[in-house]
Amino acid sequence: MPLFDRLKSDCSADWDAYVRHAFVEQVGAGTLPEAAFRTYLVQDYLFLIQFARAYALAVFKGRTLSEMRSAHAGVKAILDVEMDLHVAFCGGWNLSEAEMEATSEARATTAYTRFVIDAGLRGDLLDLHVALSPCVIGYAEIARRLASETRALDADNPYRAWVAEYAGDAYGEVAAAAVDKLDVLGAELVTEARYPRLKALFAQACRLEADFWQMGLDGA
Ligand SMILES: Cc1ncc(CO)c(N)n1
Ligand SMILES: Cc1ncsc1CCO
Repeated sequence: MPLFDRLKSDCSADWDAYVRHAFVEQVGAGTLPEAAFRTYLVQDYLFLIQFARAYALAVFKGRTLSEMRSAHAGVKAILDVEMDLHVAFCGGWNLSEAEMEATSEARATTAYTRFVIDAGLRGDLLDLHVALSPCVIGYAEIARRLASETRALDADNPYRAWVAEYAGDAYGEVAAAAVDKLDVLGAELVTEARYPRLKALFAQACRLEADFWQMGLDGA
């Protein structure tokens, strides 16, 4: 079985708790309190700064020019595209980028981002990509499901721009490339002796994603 499918299937309880978290369902329904979304989005801005560092580590750990270029595209997609969404939302609340950047990290933000960076520092490119994968692949799955099963994209949903961004083709292609990269690295590097440690990294990243949603909910 390709590595991503195997991880998702072996960690299905943690995966489902992440992609079906109450925060996500309330975004889809448009019922999430604004304070929860705001707490989440400011923290996500800080999260993305650290996640760009994690992708920069994947540039450093790339074994070929091609691996370095695709990790570099990840850094750029975060710093030059995804963060614009956060800036646009925060501008609507009269919150400047400088104020967002000056906000302290919540424990959930520090825990998740430094866990991923540490997995990559200690391990090789595969460990790093396993720890990175629930982020981009999970958000694409969440947003596509919300767009198709709920009224998330209706004009009266305050979170429709968020859902549209992550359900869009550009983000979907980034997520598909992440699945592909994991499967290719998996075919090359996974042994049965190594697999349990990869599974533990994946499961922990899913739990830290669920904690991140919870941090947002607790902010309301
Ligand atoms: C916490 C978190 N996970 C995943 C993504 C997807 O990019 C994000 N922006 N934030
Ligand atoms: C855009 C983006 N957001 C989180 S990770 C990533 C880049 C994946 O290549």
